[in-house]
Amino acid sequence: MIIAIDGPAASGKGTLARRLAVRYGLRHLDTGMLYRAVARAVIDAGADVADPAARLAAARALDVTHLKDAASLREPGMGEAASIVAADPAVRAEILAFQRGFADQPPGAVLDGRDIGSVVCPGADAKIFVTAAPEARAERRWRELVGNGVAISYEQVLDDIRRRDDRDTSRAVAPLRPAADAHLLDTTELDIEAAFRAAVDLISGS
Ligand SMILES: Nc1ncnc2c1ncn2[C@@H]1O[C@H](COP(=O)(O)OP(=O)(O)O)[C@@H](O)[C@H]1O
Ligand SMILES: Nc1ccn([C@@H]2O[C@H](COP(=O)(O)OP(=O)(O)O)[C@@H](O)[C@H]2O)c(=O)n1
Repeated sequence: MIIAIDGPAASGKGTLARRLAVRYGLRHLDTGMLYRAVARAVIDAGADVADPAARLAAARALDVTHLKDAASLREPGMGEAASIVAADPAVRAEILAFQRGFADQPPGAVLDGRDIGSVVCPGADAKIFVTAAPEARAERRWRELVGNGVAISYEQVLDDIRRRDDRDTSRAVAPLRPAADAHLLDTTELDIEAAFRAAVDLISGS
């Protein structure tokens, strides 16, 4: 079974995907971490994420076994850098096979990202596109960051989310948009538990 969870920044995709993976006994892949890791590698090499050669080299050299330890990938600024490298078709092509290979291993997986239902796993058994108002998403991400000791204002987080939403929806390759057969799940008024229950209901009916 393959479950595709897509949606904009801080909509709750990862939280939902992790819980669904436990519920259905599947593995989980947070595909945003792949783009964050590519961006981190470019920066650590002293290069610029705007440099196509540097980001392609980083995508080719990506070591997926280190993703889980990388709390630094969640730092503010890395989301923005990730969305710049993610707009590059060559970078996306480089990590597509890994994502598909992950999804295809038995017993299947839950993948969350921007293009799982539309590009990575178009044949997924269930597809959910998670949304929430930008202000609700910014509030959630801001609380998360402050809880982790990061000094950042709500306005900065909202700006980052809006900028990334714009870049992710307007890029030429694999833009952020629901697959034609995706269920839409607006979590603006739902807490984590209610969003999970709604997702299970949608998957049961898929
Ligand atoms: N339905 C919800 N209601 C309130 N907070 C939520 C909800 N879903 C997720 N969160 C919280 O919002 C933050 C962002 O969630 P996350 O799953 O990381 O989003 P994404 O993977 O889409 O970026 C986390 O701190 C998470 O605990
Ligand atoms: N499948 C994916 C996942 C992430 N991304 C890019 O990677 C960036 C970071 O993704 P993320 O899922 O870690 O970000 P959050 O939603 O957790 O803030 C996004 O803004 C996208 O530009 C993508 O293009 N395709």
